[in-house]
Amino acid sequence: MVYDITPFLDDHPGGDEVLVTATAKDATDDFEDVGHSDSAREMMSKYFVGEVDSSTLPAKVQYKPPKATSAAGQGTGNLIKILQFVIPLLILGLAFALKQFGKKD
Ligand code: HEM
Repeated sequence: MVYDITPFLDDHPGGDEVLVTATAKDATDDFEDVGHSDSAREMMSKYFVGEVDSSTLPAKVQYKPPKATSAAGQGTGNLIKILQFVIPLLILGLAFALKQFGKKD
């Protein structure tokens, strides 16, 4: 559905900024997430312009998370994970050793 909310911008109790960020897209989720009251839903009919012909909409682009480009890249990732765990332990061990063996008799 399409709503022309231009005349409503200054009067929207939630402010104009949220409306502007929800323009030129399907704002159903944004609208529902706020938990608008029944009176807000009734108000919407004033701004209703028409239905969108969904067959004319561009296909949704699915987000694909980037993959490690090669096995070598994955190996580096694993090494970093291991180092993140091992280095603090080494520092802790070193500090402990210095404390123990650095003591004067
Ligand atoms: C034509 C469409 C819309 C109408 C008629 C409308 C109407 C209202 C009304 C009457 C309220 C006062 C609270 C209530 O009665 O629920 C409100 C609050 C609010 N609206 Fe909308 N709204 C519309 C679209 C949107 C959209 C698309 C968003 C988000 C992008 C939004 C975000 C908010 C927020 C954040 C509040 C404040 C909620 C609060 O402080 O509790 N509204 N709106």
